[in-house]
Amino acid sequence: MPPTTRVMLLGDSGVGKTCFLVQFKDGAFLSGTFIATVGIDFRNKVVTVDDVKVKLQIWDTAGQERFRSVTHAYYRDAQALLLLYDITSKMSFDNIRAWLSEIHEYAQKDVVIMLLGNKADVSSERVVRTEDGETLAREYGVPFMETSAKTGMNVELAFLAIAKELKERAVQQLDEPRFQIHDYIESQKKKSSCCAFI
Ligand SMILES: Nc1nc2c(ncn2[C@@H]2O[C@H](COP(=O)(O)OP(=O)(O)OP(=O)(O)O)[C@@H](O)[C@H]2O)c(=O)[nH]1
Repeated sequence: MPPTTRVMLLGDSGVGKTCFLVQFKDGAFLSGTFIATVGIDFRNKVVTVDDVKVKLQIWDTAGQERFRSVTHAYYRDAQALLLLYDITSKMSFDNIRAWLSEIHEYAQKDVVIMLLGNKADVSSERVVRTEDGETLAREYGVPFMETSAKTGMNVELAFLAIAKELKERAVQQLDEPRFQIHDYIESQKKKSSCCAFI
């Protein structure tokens, strides 16, 4: 049995957490009516990191405020957190600071956090600039990229970067240079500006 890594998806209701997970798990996009997650749900997927299999147990949380007390209880069991906002919603971006303080309060001190600006495919409705995401991420010292649960852009990369970071941490020798998740992401990610989306 491969070791299990617990990853949690966080962010406002409607930013695309469930779609992000479904895209990663099944390679499909849930379009149509938006059904808000109730409480919390999880799915498993085994990924291979440098020839080692790692089981990701991914917890999809409800973004709605009324479920907050349910989801808080799960924070401390997570080794990694993917924090999403929607590039077409200024409010979801402005709420990232509040999410980061909740994380600070409830999660493990050494949890791996990644900030994701989702729905990068809908460029016509963009209200949050890529630079704004980058600046906020830099302020908090977390890696950042824009993603699309619809096209799949950077979805797998987000999970693989987390798995790689955790694996490197586990095997790291004190005298070795640390794995740089930022550099890894920069070298792998696809920038939304480079591509036309259908
Ligand atoms: N265009 C586009 N639409 C998306 C994307 N991701 C999600 N959506 C749409 O956004 C809506 C909300 O997606 P969900 O994945 O259900 O949102 P959520 O964050 O899980 O919401 P809660 O469960 O309430 O926390 C749905 O109508 C999706 O089809 C994306 O990357 N691009």
